[in-house]
Amino acid sequence: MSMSEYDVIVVGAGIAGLTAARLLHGAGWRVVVLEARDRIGGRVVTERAGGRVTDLGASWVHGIDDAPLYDAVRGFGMRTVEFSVGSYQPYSRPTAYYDPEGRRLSDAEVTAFVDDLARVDEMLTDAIASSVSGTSYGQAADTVLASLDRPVERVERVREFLRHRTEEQYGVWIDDLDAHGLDDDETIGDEVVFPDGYDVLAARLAAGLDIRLEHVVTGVTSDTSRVTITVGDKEFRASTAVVTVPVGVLRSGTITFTPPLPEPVAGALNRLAMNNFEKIFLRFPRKFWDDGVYAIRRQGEAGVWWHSFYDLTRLHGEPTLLTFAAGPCAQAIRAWSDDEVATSVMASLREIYSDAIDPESIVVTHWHDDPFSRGSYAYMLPGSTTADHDDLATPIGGVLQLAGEATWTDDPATVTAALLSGHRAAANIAGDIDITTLWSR
Ligand SMILES: Cc1cc2nc3c(=O)[nH]c(=O)nc-3n(C[C@H](O)[C@H](O)[C@H](O)COP(=O)(O)OP(=O)(O)OC[C@H]3O[C@@H](n4cnc5c(N)ncnc54)[C@H](O)[C@@H]3O)c2cc1C
Repeated sequence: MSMSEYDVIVVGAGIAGLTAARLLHGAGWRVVVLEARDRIGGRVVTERAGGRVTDLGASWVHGIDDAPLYDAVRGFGMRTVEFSVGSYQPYSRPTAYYDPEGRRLSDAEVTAFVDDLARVDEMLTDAIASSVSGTSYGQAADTVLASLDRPVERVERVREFLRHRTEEQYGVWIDDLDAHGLDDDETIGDEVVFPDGYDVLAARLAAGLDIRLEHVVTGVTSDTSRVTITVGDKEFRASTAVVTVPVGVLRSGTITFTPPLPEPVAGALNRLAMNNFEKIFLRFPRKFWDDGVYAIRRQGEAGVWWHSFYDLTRLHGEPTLLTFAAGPCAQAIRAWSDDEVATSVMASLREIYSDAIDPESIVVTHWHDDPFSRGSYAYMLPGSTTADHDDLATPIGGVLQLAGEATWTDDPATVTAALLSGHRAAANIAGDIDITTLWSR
């Protein structure tokens, strides 16, 4: 067995791992990053087949006032395009709403709908704050909707919207998410996407680091003074380690921790789970949908699966729609071919656009079947608390800590959370460490 010694071992070359490694490397520590895949970036990955730029994982910065992520984006000189619908907010967005019969809502109808939602969101905030542990978001929503003084049809439209928002934000059926699971979904400022690909961020963070690709970690052994990480027949030793693999990998048991993860880390891990959330990109020879809108949303039964379409044409000038398969829909289509997915999506689109033409290409992601993510991001099972996120990052024995999107309470499931958790891990090791050195040195 070969053995190498470092100051710090970082497991995982996603945004959390790269951030921690870059900050520590910049502060003079000997750092190695062990990454299972043959690429860096983790859930930030861009496909460039045929010269087309397609972000298969994260797309959005959810608010440009969201420092430090947007500061990093600007610091690294990344080009952005404004696209303010990633967080599924109904307010003030150029969105075309279609009713259950496929008729576009009038401006007055949209205003009434958005007002209903605003009222329900207010009521939900209070209902969730006073809910007992174990209440699901669906149960809290049902309670509020039962007391909403509106005609049945309008109540149903709001119910659908809450279900769809839960799916698009957390990739999970509304009854499977804890009532607090959407506590932090507000965006701050405009949202942006990346015409040159989000993976530029990972590449910039990785510059100059010692990263070992195709190093699948299977064991993490720690005592009070050092950590040993096992990769096949190799051992890597260090005085401290940061493990940034997704919750899905931690829960799968494919990495053996010796001794086992203690409380409160283990308990928090049991109350979080990986979601089902896949992206579907459809490229067309020409546009057949509404001009001047960012999103198209479908109400009623026909929109149970394919309820939201995002017009990405403004990114590259090529007519492109993005839709999501989330929660039960994502589970159901796992075994489908791309053609079957395209047929199902187009059947729904044709109920609003009878002249819709077939796409010339389709890209469908498969995050749930990826052994190094096992889903797209973590969500809170009923009974969890928001503190479970931070608890997951509780330092273990002074030599080991977890980081990654799921370990950050304020805005989990995002690139921001990954970045900030990487910074916290580095600061736990090196003391006060200025996050702006990520892009300024
Ligand atoms: C489809 C999708 C859409 C999303 N949309 C957005 C969005 O628009 N905006 C946003 O802010 N966020 C979005 N996210 C979430 C965002 O991508 C993640 O929160 C963030 O990238 C997670 O970074 P991380 O470093 O915590 O984890 P990861 O990126 O998963 O990094 C962990 C790394 O660990 C590696 N690893 C796993 N197992 C092992 C092992 N055994 N040994 C060694 N290495 C291992 C993995 O390969 C990976 O590289 C989206 C995610 C997905 C999947």
